[in-house]
Amino acid sequence: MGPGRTTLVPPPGAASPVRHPEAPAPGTLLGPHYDQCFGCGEGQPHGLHLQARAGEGVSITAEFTVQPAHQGAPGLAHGGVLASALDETLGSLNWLLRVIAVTGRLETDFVRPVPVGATLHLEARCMGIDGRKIYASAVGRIDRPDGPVAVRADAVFIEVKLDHFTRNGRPEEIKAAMADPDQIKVARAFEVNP
Ligand SMILES: CCCCCCCCCCCCCC(=O)SCCNC(=O)CCNC(=O)[C@H](O)C(C)(C)COP(=O)(O)OP(=O)(O)OC[C@H]1O[C@@H](n2cnc3c(N)ncnc32)[C@H](O)[C@@H]1OP(=O)(O)O
Repeated sequence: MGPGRTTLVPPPGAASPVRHPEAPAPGTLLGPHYDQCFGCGEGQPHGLHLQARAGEGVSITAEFTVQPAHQGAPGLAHGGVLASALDETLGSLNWLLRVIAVTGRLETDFVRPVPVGATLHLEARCMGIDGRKIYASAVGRIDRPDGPVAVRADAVFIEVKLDHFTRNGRPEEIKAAMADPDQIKVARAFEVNP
């Protein structure tokens, strides 16, 4: 770890994550948080269309099938796409904690190549919380929930307020997202208070 880098392991004294009392029941499909999200949005033809479900405690399971548009090497998933799938799965933990947080650091191990047509079965878990820092880890396995491990990641997400998006995002997309008739999606994207 170089100077100024945050460790990816919760420090001693970090709090255990607490599942929000109104978090969706384990097994519930979460659905996209934003139609245009590259990770989960239905409006992105070449997106991952990743489908995430609430797990037990503060954990998520997710699936994504590698499409021809996701290739790096011929017939194989691009590493950045696999990192996106991990990022999206990890980011979905926020909905179980009911916080808004963005990825600060994401460290990925690429263990096995993932062919086009394979389905990546992902699992993410929150490991601890220290102030605004949310520590989480994820793993992705090929074709089965207990299939061979292809990717792993450790990450720190940083809790932010809604103004992170309104100050930094483009107004047209923010307005459109807020006007989404699917109020659950709007709540997932914009809920600030637990
Ligand atoms: C519009 C629709 C809304 C959608 C909502 C749903 C979103 C879902 C999206 C899903 C998509 C999937 C998800 C995505 O892809 S999210 C997209 C990718 N991520 C980003 O774009 C984030 C860009 N970075 C920033 O905006 C700022 O740097 C942030 C907000 C992260 C921190 O800037 P801020 O000024 O606020 O921070 P601070 O200086 O007060 O520090 C606070 C604490 O945090 C620690 N720290 C800081 N930075 C880092 C770091 N990089 N690594 C590790 N630790 C870091 C720092 O040491 C300090 O700790 P301590 O000293 O307290 O111990």
